[in-house]
Amino acid sequence: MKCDIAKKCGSCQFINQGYAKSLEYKNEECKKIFKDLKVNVHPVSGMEDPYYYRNKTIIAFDKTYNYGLYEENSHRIIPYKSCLIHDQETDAIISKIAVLFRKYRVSIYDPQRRRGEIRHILIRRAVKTNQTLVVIVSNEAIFKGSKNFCNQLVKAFPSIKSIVLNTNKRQTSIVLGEQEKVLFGKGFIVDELCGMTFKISPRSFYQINHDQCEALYSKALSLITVKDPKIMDTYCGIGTIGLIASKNAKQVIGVELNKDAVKDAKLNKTFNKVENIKFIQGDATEFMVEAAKQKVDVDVIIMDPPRSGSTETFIKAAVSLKPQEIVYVSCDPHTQVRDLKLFRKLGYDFKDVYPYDMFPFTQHIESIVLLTKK
Ligand SMILES: C[S@@+](CC[C@H](N)C(=O)[O-])C[C@H]1O[C@@H](n2cnc3c(N)ncnc32)[C@H](O)[C@@H]1O
Repeated sequence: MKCDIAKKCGSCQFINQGYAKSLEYKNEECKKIFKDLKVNVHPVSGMEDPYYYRNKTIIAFDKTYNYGLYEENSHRIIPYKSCLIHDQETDAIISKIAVLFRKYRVSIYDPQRRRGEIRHILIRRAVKTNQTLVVIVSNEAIFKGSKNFCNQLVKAFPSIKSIVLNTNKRQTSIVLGEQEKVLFGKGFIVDELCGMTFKISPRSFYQINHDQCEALYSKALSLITVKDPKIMDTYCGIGTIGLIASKNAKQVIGVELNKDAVKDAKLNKTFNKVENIKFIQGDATEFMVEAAKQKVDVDVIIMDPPRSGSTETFIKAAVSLKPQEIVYVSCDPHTQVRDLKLFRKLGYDFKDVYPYDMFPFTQHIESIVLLTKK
């Protein structure tokens, strides 16, 4: 399969070179990135079918209702009809939205003149349950004719369980604003992951590759050897890893900065009838410093920070709690290596790196490392 816009779009560097080449590149990269640490770098765990995996897509329209992806690091729209990594239902829905926008002459936002309404469409898919969430990002808090629009869209695509109008008036590259109005459904969708149920709302973090996420979480949790541990799930998002881990744990505390994600995490606790977990909204470093002050008893720390990695203060505080094991899941191995070096200096060792291909055909790599107290 070939992509005609690969060069212009810039998202998937390896889409036209084939999956084997893509994995070969990632294997070589991992060897280079982790070289100094002298660890056993396992082969990148890839997908059997690496296409159409992305469950979250953001697109923009121009005033003639052409739509597309943004060129990397710019606001130039690269038109496309179907993408080889997007979930296929997503692209079919976007094409229908374009037809409806044209039919109803919906006002499109012009970033130069800062006028008009629709800025982006964000689509999230729960692939296991076949549910779709459509988020219309607008410069205005009212979407005229929304009832008609929603009725026609949902009629054409019954997988759509909710449509949300998100208002973003800011001049920023951040896609979503703070204000939301539910136009149809409940404002969220529900997916299944590792046998549990998760609520996904427009602004919460949710891993974009469902099947690889299941493989990644299963591996990460299988590395824990402590029996019936007290776990901290730091940078926990909507609570996915912690809730899955709770089945084999005495107790779990999840910490996450994003307020919406924490709300979802709490609902996910209820959905899944889990008693032994609690979620705290706040900065992971501040949480860990406070836990260190209070000498909180913890056996295992799971950490899954954003690309920027964790902080020196977090790591020092975490080490002072003397957990027997730390499971470090990372979406940027460069910052993971930086953090691992500090952990090693402070008395934690590790032997293996397990890379996962969460983002086939792109240059991104996800990796798991188990650290144990020396
Ligand atoms: C890579 S995601 C992992 C989320 C979750 N573990 C999962 O697998 O879905 C990183 C998460 O860290 C959160 N985050 C970013 N900075 C943070 C901070 N300073 N303190 C706590 N959480 C933070 C983000 O909102 C995001 O949910």
